[in-house]
Amino acid sequence: MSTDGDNDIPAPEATAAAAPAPEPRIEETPIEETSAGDAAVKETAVAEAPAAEEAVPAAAAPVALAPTRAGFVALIGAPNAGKSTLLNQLVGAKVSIVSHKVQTTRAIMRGIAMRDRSQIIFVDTPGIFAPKRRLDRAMVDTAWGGAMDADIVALLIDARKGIDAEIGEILQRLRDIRRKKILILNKIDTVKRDSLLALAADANARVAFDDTYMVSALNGDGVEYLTDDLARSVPEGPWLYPEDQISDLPMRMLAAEITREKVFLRLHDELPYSSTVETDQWKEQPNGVRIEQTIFVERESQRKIVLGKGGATIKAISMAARGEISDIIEQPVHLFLFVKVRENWADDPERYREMGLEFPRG
Ligand SMILES: Nc1nc2c(ncn2[C@@H]2O[C@H](COP(=O)(O)OP(=O)(O)OP(=O)(O)O)[C@@H](O)[C@H]2O)c(=O)[nH]1
Repeated sequence: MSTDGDNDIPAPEATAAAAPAPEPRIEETPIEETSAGDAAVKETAVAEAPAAEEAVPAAAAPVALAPTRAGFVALIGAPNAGKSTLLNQLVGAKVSIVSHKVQTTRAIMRGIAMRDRSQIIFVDTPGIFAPKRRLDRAMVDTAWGGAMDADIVALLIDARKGIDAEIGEILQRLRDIRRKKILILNKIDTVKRDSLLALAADANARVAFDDTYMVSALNGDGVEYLTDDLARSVPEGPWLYPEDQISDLPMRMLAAEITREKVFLRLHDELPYSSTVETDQWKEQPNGVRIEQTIFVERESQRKIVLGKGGATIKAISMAARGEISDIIEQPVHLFLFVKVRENWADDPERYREMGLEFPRG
């Protein structure tokens, strides 16, 4: 097996489809993007704002700002419960990968929601399931690790599915976690109210949840209420991230996740979980960002599938990924994809580190 030379098929489809006239705009707008530094300055300015109140008549009571709050909320649940969809609703932007297939979330991801004076940092964990392969074990360990570290553990249950053996086990394990625990019944758009109440009662009989919420992550029902409550529940303390930051996933990793999602959406029947994507290069250029990524597959036959006839599949993947990355970073993107065969990547510790997972020994 060779991993270079003729195995690398670049798919440079970007330039032609880039925004029609980006150059003059860049000159008119010297601030290229809102950086974390800007946000930190803004945050300080807000904290010192009382000085601006000087003009208020003496009779008016001084405005006492509520204390800031910040805390971690771990979203756990069985695969496909809707964690990523909910996270995206809570944060109001696409930060986690959503797909109709299970186990698309591999590493922990965070989304950050600001509500009044509170910063809620969501930890989206991989679905918890009975692990078989090494990669599966790493995902499950990461999920429980995320739950242990959080201020609040939120268990998400697919209301349509109810409590099966798998969720029974999660509930069992949750009992030993000494954190504030909340239950979120999701997908309430798909079930009748009576069965929701019965499900809530059943789950609460097994674990003493502090609160129970009913939401539809898909259409947003109940999400506002949930966010408000979480904002009140996270501990008092300084914000841990700049105010306008929605995810702490480095952009390179987020971009790799986006491409992986596109591969997955297109090819999940042919290569279920055997591909991974890494961003090799991220270069800011006057006409946009040049990004090079490698899609790793396990076998030569899979590499051919990813390329497609005459490179049609990889082109379509590249186009979809480029559009989305470009939307997020608000700049034109020139995306170059390579496909390489790397046998047994699922047993290589280095790949785990890159995905932010612990490599399970043994
Ligand atoms: N009807 C309905 N479907 C939902 C709702 N929330 C999520 N879904 C769907 O359920 C499927 C799984 O959602 P995800 O958000 O990917 O689930 P997940 O728990 O993050 O899955 P993993 O990454 O596998 O752990 C997707 O097809 C969603 O569109 C909901 O409130 N109502």
